[in-house]
Amino acid sequence: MTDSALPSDLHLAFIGGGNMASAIIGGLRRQGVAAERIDVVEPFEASRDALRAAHGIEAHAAAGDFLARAGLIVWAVKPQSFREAAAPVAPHAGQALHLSVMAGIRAGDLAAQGGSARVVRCMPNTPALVGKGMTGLFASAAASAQDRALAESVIRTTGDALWIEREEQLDAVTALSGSGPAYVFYFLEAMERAGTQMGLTAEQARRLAVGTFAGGSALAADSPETLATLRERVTSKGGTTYAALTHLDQAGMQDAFVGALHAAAVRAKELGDEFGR
Ligand SMILES: NC(=O)c1ccc[n+]([C@@H]2O[C@H](COP(=O)([O-])OP(=O)(O)OC[C@H]3O[C@@H](n4cnc5c(N)ncnc54)[C@H](O)[C@@H]3O)[C@@H](O)[C@H]2O)c1
Ligand code: PRO
Repeated sequence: MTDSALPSDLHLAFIGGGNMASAIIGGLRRQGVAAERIDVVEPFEASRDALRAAHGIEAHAAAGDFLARAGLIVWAVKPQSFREAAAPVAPHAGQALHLSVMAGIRAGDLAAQGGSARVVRCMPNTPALVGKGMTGLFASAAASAQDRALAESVIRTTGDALWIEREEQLDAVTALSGSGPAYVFYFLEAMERAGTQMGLTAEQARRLAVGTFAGGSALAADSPETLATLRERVTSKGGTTYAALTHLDQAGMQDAFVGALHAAAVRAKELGDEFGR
């Protein structure tokens, strides 16, 4: 495969080489982006070794002149580490486009710290590791159509992408799809636990649960029906599903779940507010 959507002379630099950087670098490498075109700044030796072993790319302990060749800088540190990470990077960043995966950190703060107003923020999720990511993207006013296309083509190496028009909507994206895989695993854990309590092995329960999530998602993706209709088709009157959903409703499950997503969005906004202070 070739990376035809990306300019062939583009160099990319990642600031932070943890889970999310590794997922995007993996996507780029699978699409044929040469290892020589990717630099990473990652202070922890064990993480640098892991990046070299997994992707064959060059990982540096600290920022330096090599960053000047990057046309795209991807910010992939924890929001709490951004200020410390940005200070040594900004003097070398030149006119690069900045693409951030950090939760909460706003485009204005990215521009101020990174030294360029050409900022695209995005919120990926960990299924990016297997090319099944779902990412929300937001472009600042100073980002050109070409900048948007470049950011999207990088993100699309990891799965699907959706543009949003208002920056504050990224907090909702973070709550829904950014944190979302954790909710899926939480439900899968509960299904596995119930399965073993009812006499299945853990392996059997996990396979049934994971297959059901994958199948349910594929059916929802393919179907023009509402989610409520798809649910009702499983729910025979007086049957087993009805018994289960009645129990969930009596426990206030749906309201609790909706409340959980609001809590995540509030936290995403707080992270941005804390940084701006
Ligand atoms: N993990 C997720 O599900 C997920 C999803 C979407 C977005 N994000 C966002 O991605 C970002 C990274 O998350 P992650 O899960 O990859 O975290 P992580 O801890 O795996 O990676 C962060 C990396 O940054 C490195 N780092 C720390 N200080 C640094 C510095 N001064 N300079 C350069 N690198 C430094 C750390 O050593 C670490 O390897 C976060 O801002 C998070 O909000 C994460
Ligand atoms: N992981 C990050 C967090 O929990 C952002 C979305 C998923 O803060």
